[in-house]
Amino acid sequence: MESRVAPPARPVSESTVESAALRAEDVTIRYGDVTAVDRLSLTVGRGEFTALLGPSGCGKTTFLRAIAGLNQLSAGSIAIAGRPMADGRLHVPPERRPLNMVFQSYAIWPHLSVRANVGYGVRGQGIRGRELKDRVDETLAAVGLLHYADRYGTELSGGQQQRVAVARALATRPFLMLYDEPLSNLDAGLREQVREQIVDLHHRFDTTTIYVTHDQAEALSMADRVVLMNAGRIEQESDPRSLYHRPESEFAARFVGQINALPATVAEVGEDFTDVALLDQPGRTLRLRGSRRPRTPGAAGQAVVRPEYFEVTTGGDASDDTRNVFVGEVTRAAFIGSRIQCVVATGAVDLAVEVSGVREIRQGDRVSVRVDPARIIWIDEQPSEER
Ligand SMILES: Nc1ncnc2c1ncn2[C@@H]1O[C@H](COP(=O)(O)OP(=O)(O)OP(=O)(O)O)[C@@H](O)[C@H]1O
Repeated sequence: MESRVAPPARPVSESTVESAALRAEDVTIRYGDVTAVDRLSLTVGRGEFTALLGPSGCGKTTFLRAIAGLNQLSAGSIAIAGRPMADGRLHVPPERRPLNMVFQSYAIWPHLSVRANVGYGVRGQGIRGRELKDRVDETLAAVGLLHYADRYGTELSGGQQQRVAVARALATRPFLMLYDEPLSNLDAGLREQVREQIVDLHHRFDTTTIYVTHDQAEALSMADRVVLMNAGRIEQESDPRSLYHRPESEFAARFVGQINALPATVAEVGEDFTDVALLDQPGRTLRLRGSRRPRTPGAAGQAVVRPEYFEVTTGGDASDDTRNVFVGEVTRAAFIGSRIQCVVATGAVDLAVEVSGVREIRQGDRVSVRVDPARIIWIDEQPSEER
């Protein structure tokens, strides 16, 4: 990063009473028979970094493009900074919305210099001369490309081109920044670098950001809030930690991170605990604690345990095999540097277990794995017609 510069004035009047940056209500978008976005409602607060996360085809790009004005709504409404942008009758065109967008393809103009690329939209705002130069310099400095100002698009690497695309979008100081999988074409190292830069720019220019990705690490590491989408609807809307540690559905648990899902029924509800009986291991119960434990005897669901929730001790014989402790053999131990990803065969179930890479755990070891009752995630069985 180059020299730090003061953030500019906010582009949208502070006197606007509406506190939400974006308010989408019951948005539906259909393509023929396909309902890409299905009665989706979302409010994004000013200054928030929101990630729209979900599998391919879940409708995140379609929704983002509707916010930008590039897609028409079939039903519902969208307002930005309290101003209606789209509803049954209204459709404000993209160029009249207080936003800018960065796409997966860098889409910078190769025949123009970096400076001309970044200044393009600013000129469109009628800004010229010293102010234009200062704005472009300030934005290029923010993405660390000031000394590339006179190069042409073709003379830049992929990562640099994408940073120019980000600078070009930010140079107009949009109220709302939209990103559609902007890092997909970059290699892993660069992805991480540009990821950090985008978060930094979000704070520096005090924008509101909506960021589409199918990459959970990107969403969890960048966003204040993650909106997980599934089949055109919102599956869960949470801060990253809650989404990961407190998923509310099996879909959410599986999409974000790895899980062991153990089908069970509620056997006993105590004062501060619930015991559930595992269906695949007759006679074995798991104890759960915490506010989200189930409280209806007989209820069916899944006891979900993330691989790194297990505490692993080497050795262990059958007598250790008590409630919340499984004894088994390590049948796979994949050392990936910082972690070791193991499979522990416990007889009835194979558990995915992850330990720190400094541990001396190898294939063939006998281990006992224990899970803290407060860590176990309970997910009620969802009737299939619910969705
Ligand atoms: N222009 C279009 N015409 C017809 N169907 C479309 C069109 N654009 C998207 N769809 C369909 O709408 C659904 C949602 O697509 P969308 O691109 O929004 O998903 P996505 O979550 O962004 O996926 P990806 O990460 O693969 O881009 C999909 O079933 C897709 O096939």
